[in-house]
Amino acid sequence: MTHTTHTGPAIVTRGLTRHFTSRKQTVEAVKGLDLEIGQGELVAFLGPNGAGKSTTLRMLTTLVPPTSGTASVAGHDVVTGQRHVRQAIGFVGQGNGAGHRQLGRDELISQGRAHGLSRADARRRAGELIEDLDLTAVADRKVSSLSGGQRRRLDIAMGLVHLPRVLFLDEPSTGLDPQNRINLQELIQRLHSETGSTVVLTTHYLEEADALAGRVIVVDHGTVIADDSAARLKSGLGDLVRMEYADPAGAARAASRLSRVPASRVDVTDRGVDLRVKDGSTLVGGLLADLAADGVPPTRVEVARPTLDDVFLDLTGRSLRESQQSPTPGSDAASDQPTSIESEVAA
Ligand SMILES: Nc1ncnc2c1ncn2[C@@H]1O[C@H](COP(=O)(O)OP(=O)(O)OP(=O)(O)O)[C@@H](O)[C@H]1O
Repeated sequence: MTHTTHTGPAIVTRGLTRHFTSRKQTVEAVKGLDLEIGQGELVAFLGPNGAGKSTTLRMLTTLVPPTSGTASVAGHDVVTGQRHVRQAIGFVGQGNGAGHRQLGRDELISQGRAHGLSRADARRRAGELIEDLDLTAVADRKVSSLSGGQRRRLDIAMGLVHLPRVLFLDEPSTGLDPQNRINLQELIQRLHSETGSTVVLTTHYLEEADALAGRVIVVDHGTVIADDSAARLKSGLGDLVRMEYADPAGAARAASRLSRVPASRVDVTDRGVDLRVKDGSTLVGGLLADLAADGVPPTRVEVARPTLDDVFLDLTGRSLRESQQSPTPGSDAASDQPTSIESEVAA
């Protein structure tokens, strides 16, 4: 499939805003978003429920018009160049896109044809995606007979069939079992590296954003509150060194001593002292020696590397994990627990 060459950023928004009014109440879903996403970037939007992620994607994919501000995708304005934007993008929304009475494979082929693929290319591409998304056993059944997870995978295939230059995925993993979630991540990575497509996804899975995205944009109350690589967001926050004390007086003395550690944050807690500092796992040996020399060694120490959830908690005072419970029991959100280095300290 050929596309008109466009050399600027894949996505540009300026003061992008969307309000919704119902029953005389106005919700400011997206407030003045200024974004620039380069061609070939893989970007994850994170944020709690109602943060404005889907509304942003719906404006960028021309499904809802902005209330004010502008946005362009693949060089085309989302309002004045709607048709061109639609030709350049793939979109997998939260609802089901495939028709009910068609066979899954036919839906895919029709979608490819609608995007200008030849019949042979559409057939070949449909076959590849059916295999990649583990749909071989069900692709020749009516869409209405598929399970929720199978339909979700078919919808994802629909968004990918024409190898879009800019791919938008709104919570693509929701409703998939862990194996299919991994398959999907591999597919997104492959599409991204083989075709150089720009990929923008929203996700409730922190580990998915961490593993896939080169750039993480954290959104809350319709505005961007952080925008960087996951690694830099986490390292900027620093490690958590948690020191336990049986006696509050000891904790207070330790906190006073630790407050001298440069570029750190010290909090006295019920159990002792929390120190947030860059490279805490390297510093902890020296800190313990200092505290022992001052006569206030902790009873126990734990060093936890920061997670994206810690970053979110630090930025907003709320936990992403609490506000966005994983819908699938036993999801790999559990594997996103902090890496802890624990040691019992001799009293
Ligand atoms: N059609 C609509 N009419 C009225 N309010 C809307 C409409 N669409 C979205 N909103 C409101 O706009 C705000 C942002 O919603 P949006 O769906 O963009 O959030 P989100 O970050 O995608 O949330 P989630 O993680 O739950 O999908 C919410 O307060 C939502 O209730």
